[in-house]
Amino acid sequence: MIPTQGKKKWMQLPRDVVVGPDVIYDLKDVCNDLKLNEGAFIVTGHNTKRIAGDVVHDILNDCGYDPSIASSKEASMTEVNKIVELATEANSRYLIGVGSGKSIDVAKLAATKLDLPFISVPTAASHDGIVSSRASIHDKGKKASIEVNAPMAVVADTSIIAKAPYRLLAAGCGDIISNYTAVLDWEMAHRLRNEPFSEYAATLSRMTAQILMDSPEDIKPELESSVRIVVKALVSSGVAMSIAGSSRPASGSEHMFSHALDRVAPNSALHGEQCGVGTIMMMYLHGGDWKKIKECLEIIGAPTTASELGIEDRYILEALLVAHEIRPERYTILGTGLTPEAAEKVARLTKVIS
Ligand SMILES: NC(=O)C1=CN([C@@H]2O[C@H](COP(=O)(O)OP(=O)(O)OC[C@H]3O[C@@H](n4cnc5c(N)ncnc54)[C@H](OP(=O)(O)O)[C@@H]3O)[C@@H](O)[C@H]2O)C=CC1
Ligand SMILES: O=C(CO)COP(=O)(O)O
Ligand SMILES: [Zn+2]
Repeated sequence: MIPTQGKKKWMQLPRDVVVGPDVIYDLKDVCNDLKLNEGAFIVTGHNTKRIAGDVVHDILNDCGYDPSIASSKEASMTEVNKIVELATEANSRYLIGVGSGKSIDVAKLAATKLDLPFISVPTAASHDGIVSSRASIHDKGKKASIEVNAPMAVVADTSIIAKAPYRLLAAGCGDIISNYTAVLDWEMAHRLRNEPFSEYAATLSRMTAQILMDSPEDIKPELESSVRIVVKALVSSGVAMSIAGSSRPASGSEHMFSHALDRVAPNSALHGEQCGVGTIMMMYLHGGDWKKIKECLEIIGAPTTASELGIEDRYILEALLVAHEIRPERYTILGTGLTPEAAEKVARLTKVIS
């Protein structure tokens, strides 16, 4: 059993959020603040191990905390169970996820299963899972968004994140901008289906997207100040999800489109990139200013078309047709599904396909 059950109405937020250049070296102070010392288990990725995983290992080793480290290659239940086993064998007392979305999600769910504290150390600002109380994990051919314990702390070193490929930062912007349509969908479900709605979570989520939309030209490659803007936005988006107790404020029809693309396209793009393109099309369906969304993503340098995503047009259409089936309980502008004609119209009119 996952120990979040019975905590449905709890708002879990991180205690320490540390953002700035070289803050990875503050990790030992964060551990001390949380009364965590020996028994760290670090979950990292294959690329991110040498970028930050080994650094975290050495910092804790120098403190005499005797940390363990393992790399995970995908966000799957098999990987989660492997980490649970290894951390149990190592008598670990807390887990640290160091890397991208996948490593953080694997560590987050493993920590929840073990009922151990979790610290998030992102190496890229590519998604708002760096702080959320959710983990997106593949199991039996499907991806599920699972409720987990929120990180006890987030340590986001902007010097490391600024050196990550710019594509990852632009993807993070797509994940933030998608809050617009997620909130529109949520409001609609509240009106049409009487779904519980949190004004605070929705307002925080919308405002986070608005700040980015107001000055997309502030987001530039290799600029520490750009990274700081995006990381803070990702943190507040994650907090909105924690306030809501679901991913509703940050995941609507545009995320269902992205999850559908992950299923149908042989080579999917980054999560945030797909969500950004989904937002353009879902905003069109909502009758909103989709051109502004597209323009903002273009200024940032995030993909706005199928070819920029590296995905063939036919998979965009296929994903649009099945997106409503991804999460039937989550009512969105996609309703009970688009007709093939409507799917083609939205994709062509918004110039996502040519
Ligand atoms: N839990 C939640 O609330 C949320 C979860 N998600 C999930 O997160 C995942 C997407 O995460 P995302 O980070 O976009 O993509 P990935 O986890 O697929 O990571 C993309 C790649 O970036 C690499 N990378 C990360 N940091 C650096 C760096 N500093 N320098 C060089 N390479 C780097 C990773 O290396 P490596 O191989 O080492 O990992 C990986 O190969 C999806 O599974 C999505 O569903 C998304 C939003 C919210
Ligand atoms: O990606 C997310 C928010 O940005 C999490 O949403 P899901 O619940 O759709 O996995
Ligand atoms: Zn997302």
